[in-house]
Amino acid sequence: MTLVEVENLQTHFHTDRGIVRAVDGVDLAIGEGEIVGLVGESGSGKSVLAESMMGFIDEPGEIVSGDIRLAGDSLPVDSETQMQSIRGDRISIIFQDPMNSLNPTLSVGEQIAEAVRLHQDVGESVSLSAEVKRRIFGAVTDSESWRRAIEMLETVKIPEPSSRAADLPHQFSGGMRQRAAIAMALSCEPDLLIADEPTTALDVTVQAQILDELRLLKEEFDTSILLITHNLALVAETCDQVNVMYAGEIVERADAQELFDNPQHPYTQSLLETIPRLDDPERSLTAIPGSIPDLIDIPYACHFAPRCPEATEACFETPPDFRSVGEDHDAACLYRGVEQDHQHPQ
Ligand SMILES: Nc1ncnc2c1ncn2[C@@H]1O[C@H](COP(=O)(O)OP(=O)(O)OP(=O)(O)O)[C@@H](O)[C@H]1O
Ligand code: NI
Repeated sequence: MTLVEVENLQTHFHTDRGIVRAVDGVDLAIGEGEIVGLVGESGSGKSVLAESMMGFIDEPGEIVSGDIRLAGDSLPVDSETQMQSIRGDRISIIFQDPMNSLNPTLSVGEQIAEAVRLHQDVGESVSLSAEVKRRIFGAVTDSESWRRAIEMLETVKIPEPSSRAADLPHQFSGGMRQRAAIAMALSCEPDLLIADEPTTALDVTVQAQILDELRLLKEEFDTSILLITHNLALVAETCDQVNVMYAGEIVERADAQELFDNPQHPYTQSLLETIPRLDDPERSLTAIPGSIPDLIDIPYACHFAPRCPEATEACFETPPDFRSVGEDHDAACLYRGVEQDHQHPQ
């Protein structure tokens, strides 16, 4: 079953220089209990896509068209009040810097307990901020929500969770802080967790541990995950499906294994060239020549054409539609797959 469907989404920013088409006609599907990767170079629009799904787009940004459906219902992305309740309940996000979600002045346990209270409405939550409540009541360490917070910390493998729960975020290591942010994001038992570069700031060993953790949590909570990263090696190991994004558009999508074994779009092929390989350590790693275009007024059809080793004149003139290039594998390139026949036979 499909949990999330994004259809022809366009999110633009109206700036003094012109319209930045950060997300420009994106389709994306996330199945129930699936980890879906979204990869692409810096500036390709991955975070803006995530922010659109969270209802975080503010002036000068605007969702100008498209539909985002969660379990069949369109998200009310233009109603902040309705999106707020969806965020506390059905969609959560974690960021590269866990301090974007954590409050530096409150103990980790209290923050998670508050998220639990808001979600479950267990009757302990009055409409005061967690910070004010703490000043008035102190940490309610014998409450149901506090017990649940400790359970959540244990789930994300914080050692000695009942004592560490009283720590402030800065007393945690970087990896533990990200675990705490994950615990908080999952405390509302969301249908969808968006992880925007969750491990980029961490060292390699900790990165692997956090990704393992996400996989386990997906099983345990049956949460779908959208994993955003520019590190293709990470999605190979972690994701079921992968979407490759370039300059505001998705250019290729496939099963993770299929994408790595059989990349089709020249952009994906170039991107794969940039990751280190164990079987060929001598290979010199190069970044893709050139750089991602300014997303204002891209005057040519295929956004990758100027950097593409295979581009012809047609690539600059004819917008590439998605074509089937394998089983459940699509790429948007004029020189891949066969053109879809829109005529029905007979
Ligand atoms: N508030 C804003 N105003 C104007 N332009 C914006 C705004 N937010 C994002 N953009 C533009 O949207 C484009 C896409 O940015 P986005 O952050 O989504 O890229 P990304 O793929 O997440 O990159 P990274 O890997 O660096 O996180 C960029 O050109 C960026 O400058
Ligand atoms: Ni980003």
